[in-house]
Amino acid sequence: MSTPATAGRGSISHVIFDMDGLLLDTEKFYTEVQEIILARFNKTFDWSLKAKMMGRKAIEAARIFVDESGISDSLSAEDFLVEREAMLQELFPTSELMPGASRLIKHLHAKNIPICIATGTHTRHFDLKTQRHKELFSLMHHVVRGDDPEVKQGKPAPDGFLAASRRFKDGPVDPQKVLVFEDAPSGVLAAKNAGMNVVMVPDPRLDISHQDVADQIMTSLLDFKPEEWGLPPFEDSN
Ligand SMILES: O=P(O)(O)OC[C@H](O)CO
Ligand SMILES: [Mg+2]
Repeated sequence: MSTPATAGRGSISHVIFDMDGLLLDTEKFYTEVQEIILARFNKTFDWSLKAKMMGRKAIEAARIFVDESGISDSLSAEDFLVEREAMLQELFPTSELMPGASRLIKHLHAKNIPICIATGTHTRHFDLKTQRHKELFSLMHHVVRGDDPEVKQGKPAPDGFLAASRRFKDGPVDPQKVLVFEDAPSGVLAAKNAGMNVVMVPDPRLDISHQDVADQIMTSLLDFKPEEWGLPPFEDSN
């Protein structure tokens, strides 16, 4: 399901993908380990806290986690990252693609639409998450990660998307010709702060208020219709 077309979408020439929760089903790993850690403090991890953390650089999300859950006197943001690391390192290599991710990436690449990734995740975690999907991710023109020197501030700052735009062969690209795919509220804001168009594919557990900013909302990448954005249509009947 998608929202009705809005006026003035124009023609998209370049596409930037978020990664966690959008291309890869990795947000569930963060949720799982954060539930385990909060349970140790007899607290529960809820989706209002999840919404504030997702998409951000690790240390920025960690500060939000310990502050908002009220455990910062017992656990620092830095120690939280250490505690969750062993669990995440076991989980990340099992990362699976989100529905429609492979189909959309392969389609845009086959039609010579320049595509890339701008993720908040840092290089070491990126490598663990993508190790089973190297062939697909090799179709990206480039990848901007959270520890990139040009990403001074994580999402919702526009740094990652602006760096991604600059690195296209003919970049920087006019932001009105760029379409971003995002799952996180912070990522949608980052794309709009970069002046770009954004399709949001939110987890259904996110509060609906987070859907106000995106240009289009859909429940799955399988629902994306490229021609609505001036991109070549799928030729299969799916
Ligand atoms: O959603 P991404 O790809 O920007 O990743 C951000 C964090 O690693 C997970 O929320
Ligand atoms: Mg994401």
